Amino acid sequence: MIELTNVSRRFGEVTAVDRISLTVETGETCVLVGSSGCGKSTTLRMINRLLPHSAGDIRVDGQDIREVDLQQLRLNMGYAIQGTGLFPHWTVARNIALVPQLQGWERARIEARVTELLDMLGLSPAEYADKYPAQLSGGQAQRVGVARALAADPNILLMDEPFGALDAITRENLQNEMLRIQRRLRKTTVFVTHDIDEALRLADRIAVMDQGRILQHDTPDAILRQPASAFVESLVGSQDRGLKLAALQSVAEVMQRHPQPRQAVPEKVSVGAQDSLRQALSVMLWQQLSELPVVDDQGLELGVLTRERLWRETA
Ligand SMILES: Nc1ncnc2c1ncn2[C@@H]1O[C@H](COP(=O)(O)OP(=O)(O)OP(=O)(O)O)[C@@H](O)[C@H]1O
Repeated sequence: MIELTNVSRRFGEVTAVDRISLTVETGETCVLVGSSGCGKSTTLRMINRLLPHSAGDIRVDGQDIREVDLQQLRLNMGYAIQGTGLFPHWTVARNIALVPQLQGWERARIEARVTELLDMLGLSPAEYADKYPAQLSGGQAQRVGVARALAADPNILLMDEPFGALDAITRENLQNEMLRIQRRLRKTTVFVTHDIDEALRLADRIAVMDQGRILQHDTPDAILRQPASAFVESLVGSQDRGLKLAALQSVAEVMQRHPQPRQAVPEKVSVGAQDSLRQALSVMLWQQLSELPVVDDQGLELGVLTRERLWRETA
């Protein structure tokens, strides 16, 4: 668990972070979101003491971070940043192995870990382990950055706009990877972004920041349904709030199930159980249907989603 209590950070006259209090529960993903310069990165960097805080109290699992040995503190916190920060003259494998090596792991264990992580991030070890960062695409390099952050199995992940520089499709793929990894590993994560859609997608809880303060700290659903101020409301965009709410829920959560799966239906006029209500709405609009068959991975019909039900759930 990470606890910030009345934490501030000043740079000369500028108060970058102004008396914020925030608790990130163990295993939870907290996303800090807000416009440029609102203090997100400063907040993140105070947690691993890249920046000392000027006032207040930061505790990790109950311990004041100022009292923890700096190397110990950092080894327990994976850190991934935009632009990756990979060493250009080191291979992918060596970059990923950085922290395990610092921790004195044996060579065979490090090699096995590098292979496991490359597999987990969807990069074939045979193809990528010996490449150099300049030989990777932006998305691949960012995957290696995430692998490096996870390498020594830290309890905490700190991620500063890790997907910020990527095109929309690569970004969405990496967000999906991130969700999959989080479901499996359940790291306590603080993730910084200025993209509200990324925040809504990845967060258990979102902290909306403005001018060094936290304006609202809540679940994505509550941020959308009950924005605490006009600023938060403008950030989530009042016009397409319905679509954003629909994107948070899966079809499986609201469909009406058949007692038994039925025969396969064509992909064009159906929706997958794991798809979002937003995707279902899109198919309904496009195909002019008021009821959609819901299918499993094999295309078998599991149930139906009606327009009335979808309307009710996103209201
Ligand atoms: N090293 C520094 N020296 C002086 N001022 C700084 C320093 N680092 C940050 N600031 C100031 O602190 C404020 C918060 O910066 P911070 O980088 O935390 O914002 P941010 O929300 O992460 O922004 P961005 O999304 O653009 O990275 C800004 O006004 C910034 O100019």
